[in-house]
Amino acid sequence: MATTVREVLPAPATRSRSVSAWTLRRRPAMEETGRIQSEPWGARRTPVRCLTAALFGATRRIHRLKLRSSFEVQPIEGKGLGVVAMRNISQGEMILEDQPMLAIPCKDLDRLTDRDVEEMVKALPQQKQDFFWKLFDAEIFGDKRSAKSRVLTNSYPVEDASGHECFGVFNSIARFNHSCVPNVHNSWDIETQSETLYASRDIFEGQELCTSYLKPKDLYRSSQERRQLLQRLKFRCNCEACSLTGEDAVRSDQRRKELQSLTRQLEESDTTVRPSERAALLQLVEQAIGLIDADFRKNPALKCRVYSAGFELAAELADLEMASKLAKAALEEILLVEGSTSPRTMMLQQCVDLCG
Ligand SMILES: C[S@@+](CC[C@H](N)C(=O)[O-])C[C@H]1O[C@@H](n2cnc3c(N)ncnc32)[C@H](O)[C@@H]1O
Repeated sequence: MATTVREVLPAPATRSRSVSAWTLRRRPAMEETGRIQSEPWGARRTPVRCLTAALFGATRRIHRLKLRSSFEVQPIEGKGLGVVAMRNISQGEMILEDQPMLAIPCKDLDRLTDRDVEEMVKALPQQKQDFFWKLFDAEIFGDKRSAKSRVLTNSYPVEDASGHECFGVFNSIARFNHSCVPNVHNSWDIETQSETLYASRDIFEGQELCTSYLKPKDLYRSSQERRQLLQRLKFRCNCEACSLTGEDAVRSDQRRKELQSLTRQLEESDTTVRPSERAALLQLVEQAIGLIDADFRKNPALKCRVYSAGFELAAELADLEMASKLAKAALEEILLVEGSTSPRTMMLQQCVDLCG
């Protein structure tokens, strides 16, 4: 039976609406325009606004200059090409910000032929076409290379400006390999229509930079279950967690199973085991954070999820003090890996402000 797109890559939670455009409506990147971007919402530019925009543009340029020297694409044993740190990178440093060269609505890829996708690629500027055809192809639909398979091999979930979920193909980001203990966090900003990558822990010169191709809840599965999920992308993961053996492998699986159960208790409103009082909630949150520190080496995005779920529960328990503490903790973590302007950061900032 032919593999369908949905079977291959789990699409993000569905919010289907009709689709009119294949490529994202997006602001031109600064490298393309060679000048500071104007404010997308077209606000009137007072002198203060002009100065802010100029400073914003200048800091982004400096950021980009610094980013250029932080990594390099190199061959990695057993993984094809990959991305390697060229200097020490601190936790919370932005590694990359990029806009997709192609974004194909998830719900449409199944019915598109290879020829359709090839036509979409042909519509890109020549340089981007060349990038696309140089990307790795995992031959997801059998033993042949194809444009669709290339999209699935390399894409990250993004949303176009109208909120349609798409497979986003990025030139630079496509070279990052997967790890079940990722040291890089990627996130999509619908406002700026760009993907940002931040270091989720300190990374040393020479180490490989890896994102996670799995959803957070799937990272909490056992190594065997993760292997099955990744097999759909036609590779056997040889990351540090999947390469563990003996007692270490058993312990890692146990920790992830426990995390799975704890996050269910925190996140699923219909479970009967949801903590119903402050002490139980606190214990659950602390346990989950300890396990993340142990098995994911302090992954801030996963910790933010735990604190956020705890915040929601504290609000349900009408415990304002606890809600405030947990919202602050969630904000602190997400600031590290998504910066101050991501939608999630801004939402959490509002929660913190609300709690006072
Ligand atoms: C998006 S590409 C990543 C870049 C790719 N290695 C290249 O050469 O361009 C995804 C492919 O990289 C390889 N890969 C990524 N993560 C891996 C891992 N943890 N273990 C083994 N292979 C991996 C697999 O072949 C996978 O299909």
